[in-house]
Amino acid sequence: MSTAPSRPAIDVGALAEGIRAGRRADLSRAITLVESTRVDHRALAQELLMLLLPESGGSHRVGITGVPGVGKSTFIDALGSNLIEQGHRVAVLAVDPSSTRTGGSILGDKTRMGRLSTSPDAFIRPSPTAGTLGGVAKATRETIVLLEAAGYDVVLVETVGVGQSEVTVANMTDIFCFLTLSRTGDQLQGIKKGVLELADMVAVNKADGKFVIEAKRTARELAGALSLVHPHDALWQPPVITMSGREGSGVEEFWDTVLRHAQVLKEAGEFDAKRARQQVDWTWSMVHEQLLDRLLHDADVKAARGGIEERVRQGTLTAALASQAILEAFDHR
Ligand SMILES: Nc1nc2c(ncn2[C@@H]2O[C@H](COP(=O)(O)OP(=O)(O)OP(=O)(O)O)[C@@H](O)[C@H]2O)c(=O)[nH]1
Repeated sequence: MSTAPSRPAIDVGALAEGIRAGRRADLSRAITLVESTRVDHRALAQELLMLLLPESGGSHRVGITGVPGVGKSTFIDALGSNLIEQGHRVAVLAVDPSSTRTGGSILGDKTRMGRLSTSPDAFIRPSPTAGTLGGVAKATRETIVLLEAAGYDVVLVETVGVGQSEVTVANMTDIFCFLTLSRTGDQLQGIKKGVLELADMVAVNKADGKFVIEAKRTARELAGALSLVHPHDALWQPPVITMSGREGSGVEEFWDTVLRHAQVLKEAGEFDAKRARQQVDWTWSMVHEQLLDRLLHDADVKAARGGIEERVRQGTLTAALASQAILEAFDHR
């Protein structure tokens, strides 16, 4: 029997120290650890997170979504560079469920964030490329803890609107920002209602050159659409701004809006409450996921499912009774 080559043991305490001291190599190793699906790594990752949890929470967590080509990379580069000039430390993460299928990451591509990628005060990490959206989300949430413990006070999480990725990112950030382009009324209808419900702010990007007037008109139309999906008595009415990541105009207004949003929520006691709710919701979503995983891998369920599914296919058993039979097989282990 061959034995596996021995790997250098991971010293969780030393890793935590390295992160606190701002050592990038340790931070990268720790992120790789929380991304790992190996059982022993998972246990070590949780140990590390428990050590660092008390030092987390100190960042602005900003979600940014928009279709490919809307200019996210250019904008994040501009915003991040401005914030670093003001003395902030900025991290960029990506949640890209498509990368789990293609194995290649579209988001968080450093080459398109030229200024940020060379700054010692920025940390850019592309989307994890293995696992389900749930797995990617878990790794990203845990990475936020690591980044905050390492002293990053701005965490930008970008995503494209694929599947549930927008909801996922909205559920791990303090403010969720939707980037869009100038569109005519008809194209405006094509914007998913769901994303307008999630958005705390909308930014019409590429408002430069000949697009300025059109962008302003789009912004007005979007403001109208938003007022329909958000209750008037809500604490926060999502504003619509115009900006140009390329020229840098509107980038300050974007950040001012992030700060104003945080202020409004804090004054109403909602800021920490929202984060706490997100943690509890996340806890339960992991329970759901793991329960389903256990059920699907359960030997009794595996043995019973073929016959049950066949009866459903043949129309001799209702779906409701079939689901009961599957759960009974699981319960009677
Ligand atoms: N006119 C104008 N063009 C821009 C602006 N921002 C980005 N672009 C151009 O739009 C294209 C896409 O920009 P990216 O920043 O790479 O877009 P992206 O949304 O990050 O793309 P994905 O990462 O694939 O989603 C590039 O050709 C940019 O040069 C802007 O503010 N104004």
